[in-house]
Amino acid sequence: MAPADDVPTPDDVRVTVTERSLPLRSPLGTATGEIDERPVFLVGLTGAFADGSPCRGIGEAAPLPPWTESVEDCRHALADARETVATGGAVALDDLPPAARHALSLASADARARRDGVTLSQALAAATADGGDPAESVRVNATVGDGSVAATVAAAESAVSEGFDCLKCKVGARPVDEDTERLRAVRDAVGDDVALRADANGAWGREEAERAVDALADVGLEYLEQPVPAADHEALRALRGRGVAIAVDETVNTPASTAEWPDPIEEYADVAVLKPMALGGPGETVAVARDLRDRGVDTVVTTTIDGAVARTAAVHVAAAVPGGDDRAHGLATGALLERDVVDDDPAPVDAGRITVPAGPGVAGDAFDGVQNR
Ligand SMILES: O=C(O)CCC(=O)C1=CC=C[C@@H](O)[C@@H]1C(=O)O
Ligand SMILES: [Mg+2]
Repeated sequence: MAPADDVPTPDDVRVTVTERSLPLRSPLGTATGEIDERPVFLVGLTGAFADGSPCRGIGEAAPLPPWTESVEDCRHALADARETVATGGAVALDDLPPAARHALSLASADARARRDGVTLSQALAAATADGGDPAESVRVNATVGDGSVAATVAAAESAVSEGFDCLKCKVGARPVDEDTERLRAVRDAVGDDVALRADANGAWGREEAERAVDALADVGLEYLEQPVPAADHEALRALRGRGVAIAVDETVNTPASTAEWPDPIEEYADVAVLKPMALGGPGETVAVARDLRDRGVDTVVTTTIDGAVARTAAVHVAAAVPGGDDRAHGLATGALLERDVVDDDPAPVDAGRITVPAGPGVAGDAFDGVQNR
C-alpha cells in the first residue's frame, strides 16, 4: 500500500463509525435479484497528524456481496479497527475486507487531501507516476434495471430526456430472447447516437451468452458486461471477436480475484468495470485502472450503489484515471436512492455529466456533520 493510503496513526486520531440504511426509490432488478436497500457505514477520522496539523476525513463502506464482505463482517472489521486506533495501535489496510478497507482508505485519503489543500482526484493523480491533471468533469451513464420491454423503453427514454447519452441496461433476469428484445426496442426508441450497454451479472452459460452475443451483434452495444460467471475465463475469451465488446466486472472486482485474474487479461476483456468498494479504496482502484490501461484494457468506474460519500469519491477516481472521460462511468446511482446520507449531493448529475467537487478532499466541508444527521 502506498504510504499515502495507510490510515494515519497520529497520536490522537479517533475513528467513529455510524451505520445508515439507504432505501432505493424502487427495487433495482438485476440478474441476481432485486436491490431495495443499501446498508452503509460512515467512518470519520478526527484528530491531528503527527506534525500537529488537523486530521479530519470521512469514508464510507457500502458492503455488497459478492463484490465485498457481508454487512456483518464489515461491521465487525470496522469495530475492530476503531478499537485498534483507540488503544494506540496502527490499522493495516491490507488486513481489512474490501468495503471496510474502502472506508478507512478513503477517510485517510480525504484527511490527507484536506490537509494538503488539494482535491481527492488531484491527490490520486499525483500519487501515480504519469498522473497528469485529473478531469474536471466525467461523463456518466444511466442505469436501467430489469423490466418489461415497455418499462425498459420508458426508463431509457426518460434518461435520454434528462440528458444521458449512455444507458446501461440490466439483463440476465429473464430468458435471453426477451433481453435481446428489450435491448433492440431500446435501440429503436433512442436511436444510434446513444451508447447502449448491457450487464448480465454472470447469469448466462456459454451457449446462452453466445446466442445473446450473436443476437445483439447488430444492436450496436458499446459492451456486454459480465455475460458469464466470474470464473469462466475461457468463456470470456470465446466471446471476444463476435461483434460485441466484452466487459468484466465480477471477474476483476475483488482483491482476491486480482491475483486470480485471467492472464493476459487483455485476451479476455475489452473493458474492465472497476468498483472502488470492491477493490478496497480510491487509491487501490486508480492503481488497478492504470495497470489495466497499460495492458490495453479500457476502464470504467462504477459505484456499488453507494451513499454520497463513496459515490463522490468514485467520481474523483474516474477523474483521476488517464483518459477517464473517454467513456461514461456508472456513477449516476444517487438517483436510485430514496434517501441518502446527505440531502444535498455535492456531485449532482447534470445532462449526463458530473462535475468533480472543488474540494479540498472529497467535497470540502460538504460532509462535515454527516455522521450526526
Ligand atoms: O454501472 C452502473 O450503471 C451502476 C452500478 C451498477 O450497475 C451495479 C452496482 C452494483 C451491483 C450491480 O447491481 C451493478 C453491476 O453489476 O455493475
Ligand atoms: Mg456489473
